[in-house]
Amino acid sequence: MWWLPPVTMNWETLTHASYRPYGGIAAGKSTASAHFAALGARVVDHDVLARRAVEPGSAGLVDIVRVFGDRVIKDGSLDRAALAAIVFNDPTARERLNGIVHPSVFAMGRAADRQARADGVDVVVHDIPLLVESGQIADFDTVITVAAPVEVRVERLIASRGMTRQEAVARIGAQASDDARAAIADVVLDGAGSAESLRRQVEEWWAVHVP
Ligand SMILES: CC(C)(COP(=O)(O)OP(=O)(O)OC[C@H]1O[C@@H](n2cnc3c(N)ncnc32)[C@H](O)[C@@H]1O)[C@@H](O)C(=O)NCCC(=O)NCCS
Ligand SMILES: Nc1ncnc2c1ncn2[C@@H]1O[C@H](COP(=O)(O)OP(=O)(O)OP(=O)(O)O)[C@@H](O)[C@H]1O
Repeated sequence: MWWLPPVTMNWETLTHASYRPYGGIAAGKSTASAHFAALGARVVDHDVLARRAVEPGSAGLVDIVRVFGDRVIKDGSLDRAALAAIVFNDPTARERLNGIVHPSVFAMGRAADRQARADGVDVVVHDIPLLVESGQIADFDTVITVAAPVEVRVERLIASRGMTRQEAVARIGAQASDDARAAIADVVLDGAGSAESLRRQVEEWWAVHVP
């Protein structure tokens, strides 16, 4: 089941609304975002921006090597598995990585939003894994969180991303809880069911809130 608390928006704000689906890893954010895109929203995927921030030749990659050393480089590119093994088992290392990557991701996110406005897009959906953690809530008109129990997410990460149970649990442990997310969300979508059920929830929400 899902619920919809009162959303205090009028048409004027809606025509320039940014919605942010937000949820823990493998809760179904990207799946929900794909449904928003099918309805006509511009989706800005912040995982994609984070990859751009550390491409070969980027200042981000230089900073990462300065902090973590050559052990996180393979064939001139970031060895993502090597870096993941470090940062999802060490909160201090993770904070240092976030300090390098997040400022440029935030800047790119804002730029993508401005570009969408310039292109005449009315609804921009920012797909961002970290919201409670990154503290950049104020930029968004509506926060939509996709929730699913930890065990469901662990099984999805094992099945779809080839993670071990330990890796999946560590990554989930690096993120805020569903309760913390729900506390700051305007809308909570249930991501524990089928992709079809999530699509229906997105469409129902859209029909009510986007004329
Ligand atoms: C550590 C890295 C190299 C691991 O790469 P990998 O290909 O395994 O994962 P990917 O980037 O596809 O992220 C998958 C998911 O992991 C989770 N995750 C990623 N980074 C973080 C983080 N710093 N803290 C908590 N969860 C995270 C998110 O749910 C994300 O959707 C990479 O995640 C990274 O550079 N993270 C720092 C940037 C970041 O915070 N990205 C998240 C959104 S801006
Ligand atoms: N309702 C669902 N039922 C079954 N599998 C699902 C469902 N939703 C998502 N999945 C699967 O779980 C995995 C993670 O889903 P998705 O990419 O939407 O999660 P996410 O919240 O965006 O994760 P991330 O934080 O990594 O971006 C994918 O392989 C997807 O196919």
